[in-house]
Amino acid sequence: MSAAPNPGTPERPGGPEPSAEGPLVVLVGPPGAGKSTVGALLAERLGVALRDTDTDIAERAARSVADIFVEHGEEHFRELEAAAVEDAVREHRGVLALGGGAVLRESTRRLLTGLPVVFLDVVLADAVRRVGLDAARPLLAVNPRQQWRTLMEHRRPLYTEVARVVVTTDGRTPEQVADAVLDALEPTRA
Ligand SMILES: Nc1ncnc2c1ncn2[C@@H]1O[C@H](COP(=O)(O)OP(=O)(O)OP(=O)(O)O)[C@@H](O)[C@H]1O
Ligand SMILES: O=C(O)C1=C[C@@H](O)[C@@H](O)[C@H](O)C1
Ligand SMILES: [Mg+2]
Repeated sequence: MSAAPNPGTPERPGGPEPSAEGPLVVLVGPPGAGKSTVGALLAERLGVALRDTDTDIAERAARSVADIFVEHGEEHFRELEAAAVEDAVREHRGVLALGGGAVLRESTRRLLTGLPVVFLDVVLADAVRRVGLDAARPLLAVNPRQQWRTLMEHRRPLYTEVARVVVTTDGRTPEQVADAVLDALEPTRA
């Protein structure tokens, strides 16, 4: 099984909520999991728009995510990110891809409770192959393998905590991952 209901998902009283409010799908996971790529495919399949909080932040700040990190530091970026996620969850009814570190904020994790959140999981080798030495990912700019491993040790429990389902992306094309996401969410839809 490559996709499984997440036993760690907090139960809402009365079970999962129908998605009349809030995004249809929220994608979380580490850099290289494919949130932006798979998010675009899911949006196409569902006939809805894709919103990506990294894009929202860059547009609002009129500079790239990497430049925000360099000019103002990670903490400032996390503030902008928390606000961007809050706005997107409130306003967006399509597919929502979050930045890799959005789950670090406790307030953001709380906001995601009860939403159809999918953790796109990936092993180190595939993630590093996908993101390489990409300068657009400031946290992976130096020693990406070690950085990614350390990030994931810290974040895996957080991704798991917020996720309704976990979908493995290793050895799958983005199209196959999109299929797996839809299959995994189907039984959880009210
Ligand atoms: N299942 C997959 N198989 C092979 N390559 C993939 C897969 N998913 C994504 N990729 C490739 O990996 C790279 C990273 O994907 P993407 O930007 O979607 O990741 P992300 O999760 O949004 O990362 P970030 O957290 O940095 O925004 C892209 O070049 C994309 O084409
Ligand atoms: O994993 C992370 O902390 C990040 C992932 C990207 O989506 C961007 O939000 C930024 O590069 C930070
Ligand atoms: Mg992305």
